[in-house]
Amino acid sequence: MKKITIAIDGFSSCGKSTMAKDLAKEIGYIYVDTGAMYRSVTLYALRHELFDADNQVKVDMLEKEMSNIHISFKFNNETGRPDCYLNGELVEKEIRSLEVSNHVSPIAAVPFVRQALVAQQKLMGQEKGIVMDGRDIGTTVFPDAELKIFVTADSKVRAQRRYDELKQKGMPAEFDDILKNVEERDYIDTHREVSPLKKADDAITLDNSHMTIAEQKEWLMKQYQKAAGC
Ligand SMILES: Nc1ncnc2c1ncn2[C@@H]1O[C@H](COP(=O)(O)OP(=O)(O)O)[C@@H](O)[C@H]1O
Ligand SMILES: Nc1ccn([C@@H]2O[C@H](COP(=O)(O)OP(=O)(O)O)[C@@H](O)[C@H]2O)c(=O)n1
Repeated sequence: MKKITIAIDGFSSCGKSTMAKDLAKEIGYIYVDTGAMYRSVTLYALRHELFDADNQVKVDMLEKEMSNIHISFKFNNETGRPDCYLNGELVEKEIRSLEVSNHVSPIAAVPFVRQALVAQQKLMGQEKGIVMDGRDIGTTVFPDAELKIFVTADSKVRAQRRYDELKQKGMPAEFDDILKNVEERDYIDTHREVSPLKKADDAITLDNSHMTIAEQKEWLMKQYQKAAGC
């Protein structure tokens, strides 16, 4: 069967990676979580004090450091999804902290950061057979993707999902802080100059506020079957 490219974009914490990862597993495609890449650059920036006292990115210093930041993925047989590594260190847990979430959108708005990560993402998708999720996949990374999905959900529902997830992982979390973070990131992501978050003209919108994980999985599988002609 012909391999296609699947781009899943949308607002923060609405279930993009859950549905992308499940679909990729089921159809034997590679899955790439591009948010993990922006989060890894952010973790590096936090560890190397590349934010000033007002939480502004020290852009000149970050630019000098970019050649020292290497992000890779390795498939984890236990979870059935790829884990993200920063300079060879497994950082899956660290990059999901609220501290990283609170700093990631300004990092993701820096043009040279996007340029470097988008170039890496395009290479990963050269052979097709890939499901990639993020904010600019259908608009910038793979504008010719055969299937583009744009996911959204009510911000309170999204914050609750993220809150439940952090609690379950035993990580500190307050619902109001998460809601604020989700809404702030949505604002920065949709308003930045370089490839802002927006629905591609040919993307299919999914509002999953009232859908279960199983329902959205089934919906996505149907979209894939239509797009791949099977
Ligand atoms: N339809 C859904 N109903 C309830 N929880 C969901 C649903 N979809 C995803 N989740 C949960 O919400 C959280 C955020 O999902 P995730 O896939 O990480 O979102 P995103 O990739 O859009 O940030 C995860 O804990 C996930 O298990
Ligand atoms: N393709 C992408 C992916 C993420 N990002 C940025 O990275 C942040 C974290 O992405 P994510 O997908 O991990 O976020 P969640 O929705 O999982 O919370 C986003 O809020 C964006 O600022 C981006 O700019 N472009």
